Amino acid sequence: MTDEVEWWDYDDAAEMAGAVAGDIAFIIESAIDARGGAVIALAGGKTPMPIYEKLSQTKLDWKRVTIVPGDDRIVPLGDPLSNVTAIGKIFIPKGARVIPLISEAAKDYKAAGKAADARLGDLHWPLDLCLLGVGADGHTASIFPGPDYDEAVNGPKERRALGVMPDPLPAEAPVPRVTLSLSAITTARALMLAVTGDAKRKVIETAIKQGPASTYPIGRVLADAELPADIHWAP
Ligand SMILES: O=C1O[C@H](COP(=O)(O)O)[C@@H](O)[C@H](O)[C@H]1O
Repeated sequence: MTDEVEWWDYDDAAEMAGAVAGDIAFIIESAIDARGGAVIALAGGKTPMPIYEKLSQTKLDWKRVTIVPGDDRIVPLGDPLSNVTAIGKIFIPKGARVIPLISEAAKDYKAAGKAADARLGDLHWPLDLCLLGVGADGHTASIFPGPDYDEAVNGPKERRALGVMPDPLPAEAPVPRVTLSLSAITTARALMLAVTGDAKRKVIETAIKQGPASTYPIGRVLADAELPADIHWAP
């Protein structure tokens, strides 16, 4: 458990994208050298897309890279809200393996979470990197207040993914989700956040001050992280 974080401030989102892409590339290369492959979880949403565009331009042995979204919205593949679609469009052409969290065949969000957990069991754990985003409401990945919150943050350590029904549903993507569990996130060999804007910065600062009893999901995650997290921020 750590309450240590390091803030990295940039002048703008483009500068942040270059720096974070460089850090991720270094982590991928180190994992390939050490273990023959890299398994990373990447945040969805809009903020990290310039980072992914930059990263995809880096010369790496992409065939040895497995990417899983840190969370996804339960929508069909190709839907504008689908995190795996956005990530896959950028990295599949490079040769990376992109593993979806969503199974369209699942009968409900709980079953979708169970299917994702089973699928992730085939990967090499722990993650080499988990890159998180943060919502203005303090959610991270898809760990939201609601009926599944306790399972997401206090569930069995070996559970890597689960289905969640945010309550209230977030306006920007009002659908059930599948998310990595707090345990899957906090055991990653490297934990990074990439966020923009003063409002999110204030939420994160408050969450850190609140510590393990934080009312914000990001506060719980940072308080439980096994290693110091790097928080990359641009206005
Ligand atoms: O719903 C989600 O929101 C967060 C934040 O997204 P952003 O668009 O404000 O950057 C994101 O990290 C998460 O992956 C996503 O599913």
